[in-house]
Amino acid sequence: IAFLIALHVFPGPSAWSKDYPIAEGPRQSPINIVPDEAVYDANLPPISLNYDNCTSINISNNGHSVVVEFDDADDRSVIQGGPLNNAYRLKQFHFHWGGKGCHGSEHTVSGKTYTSELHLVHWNAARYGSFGEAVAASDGLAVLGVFLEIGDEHRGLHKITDALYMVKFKGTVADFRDFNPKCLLPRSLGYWTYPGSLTTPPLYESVTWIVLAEPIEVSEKQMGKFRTLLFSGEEEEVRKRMENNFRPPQPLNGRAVRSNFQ
Ligand SMILES: CN(C)c1nnc([C@H](N)S(N)(=O)=O)s1
Ligand SMILES: [Zn+2]
Repeated sequence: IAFLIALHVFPGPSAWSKDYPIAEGPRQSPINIVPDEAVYDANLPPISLNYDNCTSINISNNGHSVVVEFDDADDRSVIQGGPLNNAYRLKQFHFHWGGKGCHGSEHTVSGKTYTSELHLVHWNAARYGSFGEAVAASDGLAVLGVFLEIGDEHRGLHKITDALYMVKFKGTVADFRDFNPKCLLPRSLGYWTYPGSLTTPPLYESVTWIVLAEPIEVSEKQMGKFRTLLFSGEEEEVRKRMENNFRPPQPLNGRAVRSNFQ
């Protein structure tokens, strides 16, 4: 009974198709990436990231993850190159993580899970007038995925983990200026790319995924701070720790995963 109540109160990914039939669509995300089956495409250019220092605005807890929002009124912070036909503006980044150990990522690599996955969400401002317009368009979004694995502490991540206490509860937000997410990227920008979707409702099939092959290292202590966040709001009686906010891999349905490296 408790399980059914929990499923009703906190419906997980398996329940999404009831309200969002696209959950069973042809280009859902995440997926299990099998490097040996990826197609090396020599014509795939490198990705180019131009993140301006002063476009971060705030950090918030939206009840699903911790999110850093950016000012996307112009092209100061954009991703381009790679599989993209034009510049996509940075809108926000957020994370997915587990309860402990090394599961928590959304994409997997030959079945290997990582402790967390960072998503930098961008939208196609050359073709659409706003994020809201782009979010449902087949070429509307580009999400850069970065795997996090347990190791040494990550200096760039400190600014984020030191701010998490301010957004413990769902619906809380705090100023978060002058943060440049370039400090969260690995040395190599070698990537896999494939056509996919948002991994949380509304699950729109509007994302060109660019997943970096090289993970960044973060400490167990830093990951522990993510797990002090709550899914629940301050006024809610039942406090639910924010963890395991990842969707499992979805069917590839014959999609090609390309890489820009061999
Ligand atoms: C509306 N936005 C920015 C998003 N909606 N769903 C998002 C998912 N968390 S993900 N993982 O980026 O597809 S991000
Ligand atoms: Zn995400």
